[in-house]
Amino acid sequence: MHTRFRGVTIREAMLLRGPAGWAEFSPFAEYGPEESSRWLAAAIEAGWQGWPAPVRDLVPVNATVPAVAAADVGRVLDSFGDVPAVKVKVAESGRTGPEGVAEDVARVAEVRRLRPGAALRIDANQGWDHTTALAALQRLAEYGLEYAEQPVAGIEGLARLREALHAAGTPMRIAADESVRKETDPLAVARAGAADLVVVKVQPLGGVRRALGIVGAAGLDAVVSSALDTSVGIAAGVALAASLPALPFACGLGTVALFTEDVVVPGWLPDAGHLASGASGASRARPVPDPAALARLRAGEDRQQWWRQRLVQAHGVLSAT
Ligand SMILES: O=C(O)CCC(=O)C1=CC=C[C@@H](O)[C@@H]1C(=O)O
Repeated sequence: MHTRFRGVTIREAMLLRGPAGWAEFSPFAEYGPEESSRWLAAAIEAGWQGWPAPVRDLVPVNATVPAVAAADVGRVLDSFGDVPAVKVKVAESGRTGPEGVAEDVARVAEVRRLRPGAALRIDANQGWDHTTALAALQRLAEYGLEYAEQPVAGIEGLARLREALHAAGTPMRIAADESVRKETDPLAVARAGAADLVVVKVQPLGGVRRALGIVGAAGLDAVVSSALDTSVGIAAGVALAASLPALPFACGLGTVALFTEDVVVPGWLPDAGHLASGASGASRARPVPDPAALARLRAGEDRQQWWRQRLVQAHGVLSAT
C-alpha cells in the first residue's frame, strides 16, 4: 500500500476461481473463523452463484484519504483522479486528543481547499468518545460535511451524539458502519433510529444478496464501501451498488488507488469518478487476475498454508449453520 491504512501496509487476500468467476476471501488477519465465515459466504456467492442483475451502470465513488499529514493530502487525492466525493479518515488510534483533533481538522481543511466542490464525509471508525466527537464535529461542520461515519462506538453512542448535535444547532447525518457489520443484529441500529444511513460492505455482510436484504430491511440510504479488497472483491461491491434501488451517495469503492500494485492489471480505478457495473453491456464486470501479477504477488508457502487453514475453519462455521 502507498500509505498505512487501518494499521496495515500489506493487504493479503485469497483468490478463488469458481464457475461464475473469480472470488475474493480476504478477512483481516486478526479475524477469527466466526467473523471470517461471512467473508467466505460472500466469496462463494461471487464464485459459484454470481450476483443479481444491476439496475444502473455507473457507480459514483469517493476518494479515501487515510490519516495522513495535511501536506500529503494532495498526493492521495491525485491518485483517485476527479471524484465527486472525498472520505477523510479521522480519530486515528492514539491521535484522539486535542493534537490529534487539530491534525484531523487540518486534513479536512486541506481536502476542502483542494476539492472545493466535492461532497465531504469523515470516518472516525468509532475512535472518539462522546465529548470529543461533539466538539470535533462542530469544528468540522464548518467545512460542509455530508455525513459523519461511525464517530463513536455503539448504537446508543450514535443516537446520543446525533441528538446532541441537533440540540447544539449543528445537526449532521450520522452513518453507521461498525454498528452494522460488527453487531450480531445488523438491523438494530436502524430500528433504534440511531443513524441516517448505513455503510455496507459485501464481504463482512456475507454477500451481495444478504447486504441487499439488510439495506431493504433497514429502510435507510446506503453507501457501499470496500473492505480494502483487490479489484476482484471490488467487483462485488460494484455489483451491490449497481443493484441497490437507490444510490444517493458516492461509494467507497475506489480503494485500489491505495495499493501500489493489484492482482488485476490495470487495477479497477475510478474513471472520471465512477466505476462501471457493466449494466450497459460494456465492460469488465468480472475482473480477471493477471497471471504475471499473481505470480509476482503470490504469498510464501507458510502464509498460503495459513490462509488455507483459515478457509477450512471459516467453512466449518458455515457448514455448521
Ligand atoms: O469507504 C471508503 O472510502 C474506503 C473503505 C474504508 O474506508 C475501509 C475499508 C476497510 C476497512 C476499514 O478500516 C475502512 C472503513 O472503516 O470503512
